[in-house]
Amino acid sequence: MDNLIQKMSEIYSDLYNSNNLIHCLTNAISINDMANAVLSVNQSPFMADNPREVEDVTKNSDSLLVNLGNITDYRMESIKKSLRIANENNIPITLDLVGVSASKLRLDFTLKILQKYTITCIKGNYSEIKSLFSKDLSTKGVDSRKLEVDDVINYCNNLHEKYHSIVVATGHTDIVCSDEIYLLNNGDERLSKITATGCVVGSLIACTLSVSQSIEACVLGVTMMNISCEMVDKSVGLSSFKIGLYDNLSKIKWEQIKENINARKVES
Ligand SMILES: Nc1ncnc2c1ncn2[C@@H]1O[C@H](COP(=O)(O)OP(=O)(O)OP(=O)(O)O)[C@@H](O)[C@H]1O
Ligand SMILES: Cc1ncsc1CCO
Repeated sequence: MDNLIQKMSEIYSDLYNSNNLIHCLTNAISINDMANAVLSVNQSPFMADNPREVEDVTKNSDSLLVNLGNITDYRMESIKKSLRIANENNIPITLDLVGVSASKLRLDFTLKILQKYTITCIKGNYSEIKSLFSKDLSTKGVDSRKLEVDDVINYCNNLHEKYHSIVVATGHTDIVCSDEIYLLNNGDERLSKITATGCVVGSLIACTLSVSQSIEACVLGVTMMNISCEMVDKSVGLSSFKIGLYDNLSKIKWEQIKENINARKVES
C-alpha cells in the first residue's frame, strides 16, 4: 500500500505542475460538468467533436477520453479517427462504456474498437463491465444493476488479460484492475443520484493518465472524485451536494487524499 500512496503522490504533484490538453469526445449530458472538472484539476479541456477537426485536436492533446453516452453516427466517426491518431502518437486513451449494457449498437461498436485499437483504460459501471465481458446486454438503461463484487473482479481480470488495458469498474466499491487489483471504498451514494458523475470520473482518469499511464493514475482519478463528495455536508439537497462536490474537487489537497483514501489490494 505504501507503494501505491507514494506513486499517487508523485502523480498528484505532476498533475498540478502540468497543464495538459485533454481531448474529450463525450455526450451532451456530461459535457459541461466534464469540462469544468478537467479545469478544476489544472488541465485544459477541448471538447471538439467534429469529424473534420478531431484528428488535429487529438494529435495536439496529451490524453483522449472517449465516452459512448448518447452516441451519434457523427461522434462514432470522430471516435474512430481520434483513436487511430491517439494510438499512432502513444496518447493515452480512456474508453467510458456508457450504455453498452443497454445498447447493441454501443456494445458492437466497442467490441470492434477493442479489436483494432490499444486502449489504456476501459471504464464502466458494474453492468457495463459485465456486458462487455459476456458480450450480452444486461440492463434497460444507463444505470447499473446490483452485482457481486467478486463476480465483477472476475470480469475485470478477464478483460484486462484479453485487451491489456487497465480496467475500472465503478459502483459502491470501485475496482481498478491491471496486473494488480485495488478495491476502493470511498464515495457517497448521492453520486448515483446525480447524472453524469461516472462520466466525470472518466475525464478525471483521462487527466491523471496524461501524466502517468499507470494503475496508480486510475486510482487517483477515481479517488479525487470520491473523496471530494465525502466532504460535502450530509444534510444538503442534491443540487447543493453537486456544487459542494465540485467546490471540493477544485480545492482538493494531497494531504486530504492521503488521509481519507480507503483502498485495499487484492490478489488477482
Ligand atoms: N452506492 C455508492 N456509494 C458510494 N459511491 C458510489 C456509489 N455508487 C456509485 N458511486 C460512485 O459514483 C461514481 C459514479 O459511479 P457509477 O457506477 O454510478 O457510474 P455511472 O453509472 O457510469 O454514472 P453516470 O451514468 O451517472 O455517469 C463513482 O465515483 C463511484 O465510486
Ligand atoms: C449519457 C446519458 N444518458 C442518460 S444519463 C447519461 C449520463 C451518463 O450516464
